[in-house]
Amino acid sequence: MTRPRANDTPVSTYRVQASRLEGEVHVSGAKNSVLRLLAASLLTGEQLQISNYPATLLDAQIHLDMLRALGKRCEVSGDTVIIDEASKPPSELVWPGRSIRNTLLILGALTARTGSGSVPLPGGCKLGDRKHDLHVMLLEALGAEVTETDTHLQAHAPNGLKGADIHLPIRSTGATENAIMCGTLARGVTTVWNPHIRPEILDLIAMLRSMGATINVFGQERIEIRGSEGLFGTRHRVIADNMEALTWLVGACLTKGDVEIHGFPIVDLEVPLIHLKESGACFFTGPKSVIVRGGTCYPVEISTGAYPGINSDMQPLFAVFGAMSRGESKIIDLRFPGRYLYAEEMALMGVDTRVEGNLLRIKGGNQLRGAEVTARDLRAGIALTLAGLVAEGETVIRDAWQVERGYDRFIDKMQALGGQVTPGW
Ligand SMILES: CC(=O)N[C@H]1[C@@H](OP(=O)(O)OP(=O)(O)OC[C@H]2O[C@@H](n3ccc(=O)[nH]c3=O)[C@H](O)[C@@H]2O)O[C@H](CO)[C@@H](O)[C@@H]1O
Ligand SMILES: C=C(OP(=O)(O)O)C(=O)O
Repeated sequence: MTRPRANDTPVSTYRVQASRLEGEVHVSGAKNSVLRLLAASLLTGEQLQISNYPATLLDAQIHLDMLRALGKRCEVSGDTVIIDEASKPPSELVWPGRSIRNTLLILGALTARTGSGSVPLPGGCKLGDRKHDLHVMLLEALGAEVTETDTHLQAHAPNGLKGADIHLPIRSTGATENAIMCGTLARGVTTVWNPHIRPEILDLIAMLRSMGATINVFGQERIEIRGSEGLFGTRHRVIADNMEALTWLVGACLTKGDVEIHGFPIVDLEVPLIHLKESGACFFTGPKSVIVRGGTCYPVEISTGAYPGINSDMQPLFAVFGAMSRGESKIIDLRFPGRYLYAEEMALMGVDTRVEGNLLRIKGGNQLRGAEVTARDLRAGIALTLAGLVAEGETVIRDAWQVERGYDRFIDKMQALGGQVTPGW
């Protein structure tokens, strides 16, 4: 089946029927890695070849179109994208369409490369108060003047960026990535204190190093970047998407399925896997795959945080797991307090949910029933889709395009595993 392009009409609904997942699935390249790698392409005029590229992700397609708007040539062939440029990019990203979170990193890259940048305010999932003050702070620390309008964020550093100490008050993923990228072209040394060290950031560092950047990681303490005049082209393979891997694992467990997940990034998921195993998920780990043989869901009590803890993006998956468990599950999201919009939607499916401040309580164990629900964000959408697989009757998920922002070839993979999920436009 041909999936829609970013400029085509995105999928509007999924119709989900109860079904059991069975078979084999291959994990695609990681959304939250590849988006950062695409932004990093703006740091060089030379060619980048990115393999294991999740070509059907709506957010990756939007990102490529943003790069094209900045004068890059982007050719996708199978699971590889080749990015070239004919001339140095302009400073302004003119983009009338939906924005993505990554415009913050595009701003950093443009400012580092051209001395100024102008981008639409960041989009991405609405996760409550999602500030970008740390991105402004780090650009200012590196010598840029930053201004914000109702629609745009602009930075000017006519003499180029200058290395500095950047102290992050929280282990922000995006701010760590932006500081690293800016540091590669800043004069002198940039030190990022209190960085967030997680697999996607190590992937970005690996690619930047292969482009000639000098970056030293001192554990969770600091990252030092020695700036250079320019970076080279390179070839790089995107790491596996840990969210996708975990999604198939939870889906197989909920549906008492039997699924082999190939390319499972086991070492990146140690903590969530321990929680799931101790909560009844039945799976076996091999060198490169995980085999899930159903299991029985028991209540979970988790809080989210920085790596290696449970990523905020994962907690909606734990919530469906909790909904299937007899007893009370509790979730606290320390990264994005109150990221529980999906709970109201799950309630429509018969799940007993209650939000108390920053705590989500789920009383699970009742038979879920199909309902019309809305994917209020990406991970909310996937959680509702999995809930639909174990509900009685049909579940209709509105705004299903949210799922396709972040899951590569989702419907093809789901249907190949026997999941009865039908897209509608
Ligand atoms: C494209 C991508 O990789 N997105 C991921 C990235 O988002 P993103 O990089 O946006 O998330 P951050 O790690 O920066 O956010 C962590 C916390 O810091 C706060 N904050 C962040 C920036 C800022 O300038 N000021 C500020 O206060 C946020 O509101 C949040 O409470 O990491 C999050 C987890 O960490 C994940 O849920 C997102 O899927
Ligand atoms: C929150 C997410 O993404 P973004 O930062 O792109 O909104 C996510 O991947 O769950």
